[in-house]
Amino acid sequence: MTPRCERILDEGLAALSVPCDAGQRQRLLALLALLHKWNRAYNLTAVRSPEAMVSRHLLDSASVAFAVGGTNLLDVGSGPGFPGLVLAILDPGLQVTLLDSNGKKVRFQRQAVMELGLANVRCEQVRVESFDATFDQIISRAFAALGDFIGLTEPLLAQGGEWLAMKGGLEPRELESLPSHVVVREQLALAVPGVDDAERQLLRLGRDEQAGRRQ
Ligand SMILES: C[S@@+](CC[C@H](N)C(=O)[O-])C[C@H]1O[C@@H](n2cnc3c(N)ncnc32)[C@H](O)[C@@H]1O
Repeated sequence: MTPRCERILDEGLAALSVPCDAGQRQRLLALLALLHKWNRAYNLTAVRSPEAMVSRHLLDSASVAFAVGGTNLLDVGSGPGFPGLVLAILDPGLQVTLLDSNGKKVRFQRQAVMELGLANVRCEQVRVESFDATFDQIISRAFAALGDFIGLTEPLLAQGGEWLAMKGGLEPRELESLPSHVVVREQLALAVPGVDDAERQLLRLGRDEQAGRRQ
């Protein structure tokens, strides 16, 4: 990858205060090179230039690393592996499942996992409606409206677990459409170097564990 990509990555990770050792940095750059190569043939992402891929895919994914803390994470509608692949690279102790129904995107995920030697990543080509497993945390970026994300993944969230929703513009009706037992615990603005979207945010949601006891 070009020295300019490396500089954007290094400066972006520093601005986000995301720790990254030499091996992790080398894997992020290898992921970028692979995405750029496959994208020419398979059209995996509308982001074309490697410099923009650093910001929109690598740094945007890394910007939520601070919120990931359980032992196993599901990335729903992961597409070519974002944010899950980046989060797995940054935390090798975290078990990450990437799930997408699109065959060519999951083939890319599997190739990346193999080439980068990521022992902590599983790739599932399946519709989320047909998937069966449970996770401490479930994340998504650009997958669905908030209520659909929660509704489709509710059976997959362990008791006491947390949803992480990466959102661009959030419509007020998306919050209104949440089931009454689901609460927004935190709504955080995300400032991602090179991503010019003032509305980027991360929502942390969970079940209202008190709701049953209050009834
Ligand atoms: C806009 S892409 C986002 C990809 C990635 N998260 C990102 O931000 O770059 C949405 C992805 O969700 C997947 N998807 C949509 N509905 C799905 C479903 N019911 N089950 C599994 N994957 C689904 C699509 O195949 C697509 O790859």
